[in-house]
Amino acid sequence: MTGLTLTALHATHGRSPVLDGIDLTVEDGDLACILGPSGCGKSTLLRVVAGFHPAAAGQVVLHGRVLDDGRRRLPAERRNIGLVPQDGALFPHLTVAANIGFGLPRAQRRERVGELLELVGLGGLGERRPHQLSGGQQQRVALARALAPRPGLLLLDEPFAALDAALRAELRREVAATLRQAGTTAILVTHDQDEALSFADTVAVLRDGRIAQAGTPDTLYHRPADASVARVLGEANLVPAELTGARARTAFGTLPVATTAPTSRRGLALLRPRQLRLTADPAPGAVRARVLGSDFRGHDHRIELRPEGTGLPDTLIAYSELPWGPGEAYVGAAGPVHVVPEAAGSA
Ligand SMILES: Nc1ncnc2c1ncn2[C@@H]1O[C@H](COP(=O)(O)OP(=O)(O)OP(=O)(O)O)[C@@H](O)[C@H]1O
Repeated sequence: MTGLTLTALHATHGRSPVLDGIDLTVEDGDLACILGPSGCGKSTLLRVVAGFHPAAAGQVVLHGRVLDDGRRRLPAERRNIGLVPQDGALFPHLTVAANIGFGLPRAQRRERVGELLELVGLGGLGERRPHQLSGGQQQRVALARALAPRPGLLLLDEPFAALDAALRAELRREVAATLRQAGTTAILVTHDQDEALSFADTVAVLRDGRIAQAGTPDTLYHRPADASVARVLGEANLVPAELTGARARTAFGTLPVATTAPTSRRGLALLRPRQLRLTADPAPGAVRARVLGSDFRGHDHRIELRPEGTGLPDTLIAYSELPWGPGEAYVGAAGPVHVVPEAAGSA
């Protein structure tokens, strides 16, 4: 069953258009993620769905019920939608249990709060106040509070942004598991591609008020529709290519083509940094390059290179198990590659 459907959705702030024809479907029980840079309209999109901002045109439909069609809007409190804001926004003077049970009918409160404390792994901490919890624990309370009335849809607005990297990764895994266990349909907005890829069943890239591409994390990472989506999902080397059947002729030689976004005879071959190989000596298909920098990241080194000759971008990024000092190296590429159009969206 379809959970949420947005059709040709438009929204403005004053006279400025912010959402410019959003089409998106989130299946019931799915975890979806809206990914895009700061200011692209992610929060506005959540606010329109939640009922805190009007649609200018188009439709928001949840479980078959029209919530907003640009003329008539169902009030936010009647939408059965939960929201977890960036900062948790807990009531500081209430206990954890009282925060979670805040909007619940008295008769159900004790039992439901107990269930939720267990669900989010905070059993035994119900009598604490928010300031006696860590940042991650506070966000779990915010999640439990939003889940308490069993919302038909849960919206998460960058809920891990204030946490440090390790805790962020741990908490997003926990939250995804909790939502799956509860069978909740949810939309997370974030500008962090790792978060989107690891959290969601469906990722939608928001660009200039429209969905540039929506699909599984695997599809978006390996088969982006264009160069800009390729870059939003992770570091990308985009190398001019001439296509002949299932082969792409590039400065690295001829590489097998796995898939192509709709494109003509010429395109850009997507080479993720792990597809580039560095050697100290010349190798077939390898291009001479200058090592500009090498960053140790624990599991590997991120190497920035300036290739010589023509037909390649100014800078290439490779991930290597070995460190490379400044100086010369040879870079080769391993296919198969995905090819995107070279014109629109390739900036
Ligand atoms: N209340 C407002 N009045 C006027 N313009 C606004 C208002 N709120 C947001 N905007 C503008 O609308 C656009 C989208 O803002 P929005 O907050 O939805 O983006 P976002 O993708 O959530 O950004 P961030 O990741 O920084 O939170 C931005 O250009 C912003 O300046």
